Amino acid sequence: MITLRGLTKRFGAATAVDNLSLDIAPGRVTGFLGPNGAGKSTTMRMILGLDRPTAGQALVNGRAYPTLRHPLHEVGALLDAKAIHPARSGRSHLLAMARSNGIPPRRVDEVLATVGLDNAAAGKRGKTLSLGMGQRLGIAGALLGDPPVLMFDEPVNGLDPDGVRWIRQLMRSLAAEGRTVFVSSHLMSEMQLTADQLVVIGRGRLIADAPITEVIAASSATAVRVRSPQPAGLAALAERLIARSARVEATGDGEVTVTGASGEQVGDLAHELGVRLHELSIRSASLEEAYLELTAGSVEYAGTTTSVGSRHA
Ligand SMILES: Nc1ncnc2c1ncn2[C@@H]1O[C@H](COP(=O)(O)OP(=O)(O)OP(=O)(O)O)[C@@H](O)[C@H]1O
Repeated sequence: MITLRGLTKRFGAATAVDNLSLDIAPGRVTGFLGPNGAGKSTTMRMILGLDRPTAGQALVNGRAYPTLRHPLHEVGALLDAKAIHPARSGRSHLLAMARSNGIPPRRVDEVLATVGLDNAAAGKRGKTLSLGMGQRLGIAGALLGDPPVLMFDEPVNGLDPDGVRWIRQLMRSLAAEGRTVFVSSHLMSEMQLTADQLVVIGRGRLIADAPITEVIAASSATAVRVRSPQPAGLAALAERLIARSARVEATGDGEVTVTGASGEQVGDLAHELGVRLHELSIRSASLEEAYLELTAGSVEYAGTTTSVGSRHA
């Protein structure tokens, strides 16, 4: 369990993390999303005791990181996969970590096997490791102390599709073992497949902390299409939905499109009013659509889209 209470970090006049309070629970993958500069890395660094909060607390299993007696057994993290000495092999890097934390050397072989690094790969020097191998090695380091809490900052950055899928399966299995898995990423399609819960921040502030299904359902791009052969019944249904703050748009003959209400809510209401339906179909937003809507006011640098060549058309 990771607990944040009023967590705040200022760098001079700039507030990178602004009064964050939330619990990151075990047994599920929590995705940590936000535009560039939103404060994700700074939050993770404070959880790991690498940055001191200006105010508030970041607790791992109820304790501040600097007070943990055996930190590697409490929390493992992949923040920067390139944090390995260029002249050292992956195996000796892990052995040094194990030795200084009282972890038996055989555990190094176990985690190397878990991340799929064979003897040849584990014997390569840091500077000759490919990006994918570096990520796997970083994850091996995070798993070394068999901790109940794991944090990964952009773990799939630059990985090939096999590597991306492997990381997804690893996160899911770590959560299924009952661990807390907290992972940041800008890849929405990947997060949609990996995360159960989402924490979204913008300009250091909490924007959303909810199950991924709720975040997607709340998007205006999630819509329910309803068709009925009974115009009066459809109008009555629309009226009731509008009274419940849903938006209803006529999109065809005897057809409306509803946003701001779930398919279940629309179906139940139609049943209650005795309205016959010929269609009730749901168009689910993608996580990307939901995310862009949530963070629209929080991006640091918003570009404009112009089609190339249009000026000379
Ligand atoms: N050591 C530092 N000194 C000054 N400002 C910093 C420092 N570290 C981070 N910041 C600032 O704090 C803000 C949050 O940065 P952070 O790296 O935590 O964001 P992020 O959400 O991880 O971004 P990204 O998605 O681009 O990695 C940014 O405005 C950044 O410039």
